[in-house]
Amino acid sequence: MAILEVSNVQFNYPKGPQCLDQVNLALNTGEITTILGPNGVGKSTFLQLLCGLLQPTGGEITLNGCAMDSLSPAKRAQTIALVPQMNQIAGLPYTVLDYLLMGKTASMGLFHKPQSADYQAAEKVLQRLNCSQLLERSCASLSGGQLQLVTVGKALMQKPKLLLLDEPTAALDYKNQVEILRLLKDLAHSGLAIALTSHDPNQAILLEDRVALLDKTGHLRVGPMTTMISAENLSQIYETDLTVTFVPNCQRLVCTLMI
Ligand SMILES: Nc1ncnc2c1ncn2[C@@H]1O[C@H](COP(=O)(O)OP(=O)(O)OP(=O)(O)O)[C@@H](O)[C@H]1O
Repeated sequence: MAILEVSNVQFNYPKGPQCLDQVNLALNTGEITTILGPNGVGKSTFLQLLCGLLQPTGGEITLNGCAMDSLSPAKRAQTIALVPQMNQIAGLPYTVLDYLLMGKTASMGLFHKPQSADYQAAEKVLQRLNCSQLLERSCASLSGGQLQLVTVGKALMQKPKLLLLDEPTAALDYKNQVEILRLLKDLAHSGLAIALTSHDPNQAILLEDRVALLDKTGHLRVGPMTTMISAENLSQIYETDLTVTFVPNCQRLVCTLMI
């Protein structure tokens, strides 16, 4: 079932070039869509449109059948959580606990204070991300990878039905990359719709679901990973030589750069 539908969406920043051109996409419960594309093509912009932070200049985005621009920010946040790109969250003047509790804001009344269940949820979320030790730390003191994990935690605190993540593993080591990819698979299995951006086609391969390729002309092509991930498609959008081969030891495709 589609939670979010994008129909013929156009977008450009004022005086900027066309970022998205006649884009169509449905984000369905239980599915993971990995959005790939070169630097500056509009992936982060697209995620901001998907959560209503930006408005399309043409076409329509609906959330559970309602026009996105008819929904209040609180209403949107009850369904959608966005994990922003790392450069948008540096230097936060909060403790990790307070930052996590902010994830509850959309489901709290105006004069509501966090309850013990909210504190327990924060502890549980950090446990799931293997960083319980960070609870009392200041966000501004965290390493890039720690901050990225905590930011994923804040999104989980929202208990979203649709989770959008902008390069969620960009600051993470291999182990934490694997943890996050496993977490995304688990969340999709439990019924969330998920869309993420990545610069690594191998992540799309590991997630084994849908892939959306955004090219320089603003066109988005979407399909199953097995058809979208090919040397021809990827070398075309990235404008560089690469190979995509089946590796028997891993029992999967592997994308390798050529220099
Ligand atoms: N607020 C803004 N005003 C004007 N132009 C912007 C704004 N934000 C982004 N852009 C431009 O829009 C284009 C798309 O940017 P965006 O950040 O969405 O790309 P991206 O695909 O996420 O890039 P990257 O992979 O490098 O993170 C870029 O050319 C960028 O310079």
